[in-house]
Order: sequence, then structure tokens, then C-alpha cells
Amino acid sequence: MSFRPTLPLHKKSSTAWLARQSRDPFVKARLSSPSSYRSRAAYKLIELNNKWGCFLSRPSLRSVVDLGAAPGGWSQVVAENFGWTHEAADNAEDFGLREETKVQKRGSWSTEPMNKTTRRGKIVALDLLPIMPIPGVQTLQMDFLAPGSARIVRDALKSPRNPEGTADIVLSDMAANFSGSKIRDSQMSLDICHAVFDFAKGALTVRTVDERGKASCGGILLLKHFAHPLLQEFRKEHLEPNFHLVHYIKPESSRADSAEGYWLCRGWLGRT
Ligand SMILES: C[S@@+](CC[C@H](N)C(=O)[O-])C[C@H]1O[C@@H](n2cnc3c(N)ncnc32)[C@H](O)[C@@H]1O
Repeated sequence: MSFRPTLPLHKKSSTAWLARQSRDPFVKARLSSPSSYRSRAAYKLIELNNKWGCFLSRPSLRSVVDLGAAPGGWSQVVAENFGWTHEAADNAEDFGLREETKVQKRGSWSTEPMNKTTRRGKIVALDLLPIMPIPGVQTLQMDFLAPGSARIVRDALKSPRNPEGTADIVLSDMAANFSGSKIRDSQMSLDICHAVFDFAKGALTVRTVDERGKASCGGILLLKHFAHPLLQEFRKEHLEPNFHLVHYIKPESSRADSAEGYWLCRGWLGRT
């Protein structure tokens, strides 16, 4: 599926939008290659991963959850880091792509890694919208804010290597459609942050330190948010006490006029 942003309705704003798109280096990069990513957002995750210790390439990584994943750019980046390639996407059948009916009735797909050289980690991607299959990624079409969604995601994460269905990394680029009301939109963003944190606290692997002082990495949460008066309170109350390190990041590839930012939270301590 190619990602086709909808043109704004007003002529003046659509002209401005087209001009901005034509100047945007990340839009150009995305469109310049036939095997390019499905979304401009993919470049944000690539940038964050490269600048912050290549957390997606950790050899110990077993499980990644991508919340608000459509059209699938972030999942493509994670799948690449797990050893899946763009070429594989053209050849999805060869990778044992099959429809998954056990977990979700509507539009859910999963793959069985065939290549023993891949890391064989599990990637679960969730969105309200359907996501075209990505080799190595199991997708769930559902509302993350609906009751029971956490259990469905945990079930999808389970594997013989990970019987508890824990997540080493939880990514959330989730954003509700803009309603036009700034107050409502920023409240929605905070509600999403709370819901993602609640999921992460039940799912993330815990950072441990052994008797010789050697620490395991602990789970990572990458959480998108939009400006809200209570954001700092959320960070202080929920993120800082529970993670070894919390960073606020505005990636260069994030549009300067967007109120979005990301928290990269590393080393889940599981104190909550
Ligand atoms: C900015 S897009 C994500 C782009 C994605 N990271 C990529 O690289 O392609 C935000 C997504 O969040 C999804 N979303 C918003 N609210 C949601 C909810 N309650 N449950 C699931 N997905 C949701 C939207 O449908 C949308 O696809």
C-alpha cells in the first residue's frame, strides 16, 4: 500500500501544502526510491535509533510493539533491523505470510520467519486502520483504547522464547485525528499517553542488576505526545520514577511547526 496523504480542501492551503511537500527532504527521500518507506514518519524512527544508541539493533531484542502503526513505516524500520528486507516485501508469499484468524477477526496478518539468519524477534503492529502486510510483522486492526486491547497484544507477543508475552520495546506514534479543537486534541494526546503507559507497565521487560553490578538493558518506551499543560506532571509522576533514563526529543525530521515531541524512556524499572 502506498501512503497518499489527503489534499487539504482549500485551494490556498493546498498550494501551501504542496509547496511544503516539494521542499521537504524527507518526503523527497521517501518518494525517490521504489523500495522506500510507506511513511515520512519512518525517518523519525531511523533518526532516533541512530542518535540514541541503535536500540533497535540490540542482539538481545525479542519483541517490539508498534502502536498506531499505519501505514507501517515504523514497522518497516523495525523489521529491517530484525533482518527483513524491502525485497522480501515484494515476495511476501515466500516468507510464509498467512492470514491470522485466531487473534483478531478483521484484517490481521502475520509472518513466519523462514530465514534462520534473521533474529526471529516478534513485531506486533496495531492500528485502527488496516496495514498492508509487512514481512516479519503481525498486524492487529483494532482500537488501542478499547477495553481488552492490552490482553490481545500480549497474546500476540507470546512465543516459545517469550511465553509471558513481554515487550522489550514499546513504540507509540499514535495520534488521534485532529478535531479542530486544540483543547480536545491535546487532551486526547494525553489520554493516549496514559493508555500507552498503562500498557507498557504491564508488558515491558524489567531492568535488573546482578550481584556484580551488571545491568540488563530493561524495556524501552518511545512515546509521542503533543503539547499539554499537564505533560511535565505526567513525565514526573509516571516516567521518571519508572525508567532508568528519560529524554525529551524533537527529531530533526519532525516538522518544526508541529507540536509533537517524543519521550525516549530507557531501562524499565517496574516500580509502579
Ligand atoms: C502518525 S500515524 C502513525 C504513522 C506510523 N508510525 C508510520 O510510520 O507509518 C498515527 C496513527 O495512530 C493511529 N491511531 C490513532 N488513535 C488510535 C487508536 N485509538 N488505536 C489504534 N490506532 C490509533 C491512527 O490511525 C494513525 O494511523
